[in-house]
Parts: sequence; structure tokens; C-alpha cells
Amino acid sequence: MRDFLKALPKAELHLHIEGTLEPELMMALAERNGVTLPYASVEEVRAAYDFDDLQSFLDLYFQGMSVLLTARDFEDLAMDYFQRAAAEGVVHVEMHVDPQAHLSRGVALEAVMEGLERARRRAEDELDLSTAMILAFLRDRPAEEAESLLEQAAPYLDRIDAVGLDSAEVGHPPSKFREAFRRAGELGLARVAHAGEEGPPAYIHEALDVLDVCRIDHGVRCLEDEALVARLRDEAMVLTVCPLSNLRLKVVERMEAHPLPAMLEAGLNLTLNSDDPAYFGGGMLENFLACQRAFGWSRETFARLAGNAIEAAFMSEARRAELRARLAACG
Ligand SMILES: Nc1ncnc2[nH]cnc12
Ligand SMILES: [Zn+2]
Repeated sequence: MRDFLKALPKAELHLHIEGTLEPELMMALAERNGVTLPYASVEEVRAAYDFDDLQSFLDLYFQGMSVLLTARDFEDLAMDYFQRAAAEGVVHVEMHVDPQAHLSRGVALEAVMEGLERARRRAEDELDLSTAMILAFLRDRPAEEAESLLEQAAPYLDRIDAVGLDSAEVGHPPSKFREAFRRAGELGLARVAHAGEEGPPAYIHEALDVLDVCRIDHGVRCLEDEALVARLRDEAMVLTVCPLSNLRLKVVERMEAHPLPAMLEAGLNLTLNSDDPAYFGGGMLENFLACQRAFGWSRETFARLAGNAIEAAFMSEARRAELRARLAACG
């Protein structure tokens, strides 16, 4: 089964590029840039990754990214991940990026965008990996800051596929970002949003009604609202579920208690994703394997989930046709 899951052409729709920063690269960049971290070794960094909830993770996530200063750092970060992902059968990566977390530290948007662009070109050329970019708004920051970020991103719009909404969910409902998302739509960008990770099902309704999203990131709390489940099923709304993330952030107590099997049973349009692989114990393959161990799913189920991601991805129709054919060849 491991070989099958590795060979499956996996499209990753929910990944935070800053969440791919492995402790080894974090320490190396700290050294290169003269940044002081509160850790003496890679082992100490790893030992700190024991989270109680989303916020306890976000605190370390924002601290970790303090080593990212130059375009070269962002290129190294993304290339390091793209190489690992390609080695485990990932064929397409859609990365959320959190520019506000860099702008607020004095890092120019140009450094972020140029570094990531270089890595994306190399991924295409060297790894046959297609990529997309989701400009994410930090929902615990003021809505006006998101609107201003969108304006600053004007020179890069041709490289951006969608806007997203991430960071601390509870207390920051989707409707707070009505205007930023409306403007993104006007600019021709697709919309996605984290909803129903720690926040209530009402936030999922709001993301659909107010932000006009084409995908819900996480969405695992939808099962608490029967009418919502029916709506998500009827609209074939894509949910980008991140099993190991939910386990490590204690959204679920044990993988066996994850709502994924019930969501599948309810006929929802599900995909599997890694979210922040450097922090949550593994990338796409580890997430697929964790589901295999916990739920004993068949090859057909995994192939269907991989197919859902290919169909929902921001990619050219030529690439989609190619990946469909590769998936069909997996048997
Ligand atoms: N799982 C997650 N939820 C919300 N914001 C995030 N930013 C990075 N990972 C996140
Ligand atoms: Zn996420």
C-alpha cells in the first residue's frame, strides 16, 4: 500500500509555505542571517513542537519564520519543500503565503514574491511539479490591512491564483473580510478560506455566503450542522482536509476519532493535504499513510481523493488532463 500511495499523483491544495520550514533549514538560515532563535539545536526545535491548539502552534510558526529575510531565503524554503514533496509523489502544490507576517518584520513583498517565483520556475523545470499561489490574509489582523495587501500585490497578480484566509480563527469570522474578498473577485482571483477548523459551522456558511469561496480549507466541524453537510454535498464544495494537522492541534484526540470517514460517508468532496508539514509530523505521503492506518481505506478510496484534488486544482486544463491520465494509469 505504501508503494501505491507514494506512486499516486498527489495534488496538494492546502499548504502554508512558511509551514514547510524544517528545523534544519531554520537553524541554517538563522546562522546565515544572524538571527537569534531561542533554540540551541535542531532537537530543541523539534521538542518545542508539542501543541495544545491552533494558537500555540501559530506562536511558534510566526517565530520560526523570523529567519526568512531575503528572496534567496524564500527560494531555498520553497525549493527545499518542492524537492521533498516531489520525492513522495506530489505532482502539484498550491501554496498559501502569509505576506503580512513578513511585511510586519520589514521584509519587502518583492523579496517574498521574487524568491517564491524563482523556486516555482525551478520546480516546473527540474521536478515536473506544477504550482499555484494563494495570497493569504491573516484573519486576526485588521480587515483594512488585508485590503491594503491586495493593493500592494497589484504587480504580482499574474502569479497569484487565489486569495485565502488563515491564522487564528475563533473570533475572526469570514464576514470581517467581505470587502477584501469582493475586491479579489473583481480582480479575477479565486477565493478560498479556512473555516470550521476550530471555528463553528456558522463560519463555513459565512465563507460560502459572504466570501463566495470555491473551496473550504479544513471544514471538519461541518458535521455538527446537518443542513450544512447537505449544502456542501449538493454544491460538491471541495474541502481541503489536513488529518495530521488536526491531530497535532488537538482538533481530534486520536486519528481513529477523525471525522474523515463520516465526511466521506456523507458524500462530501474531500481532499487530503498536509497544511504545515514541518510542524505536524509529515507531508502528503505521511497524511495518506496515517489515514490508511486509522481507517483502512481501499486503493479506490485513495485514488478518488487524489482525483478530487486534481479536479479542484488551480492548474491549466492541459496539466489536468495529463494528471488525470497518470492517475488512471495507477490502477
Ligand atoms: N492550520 C492552520 N490554520 C490556520 N492558519 C494557519 N496558518 C498556518 N497553518 C494554519
Ligand atoms: Zn491551513
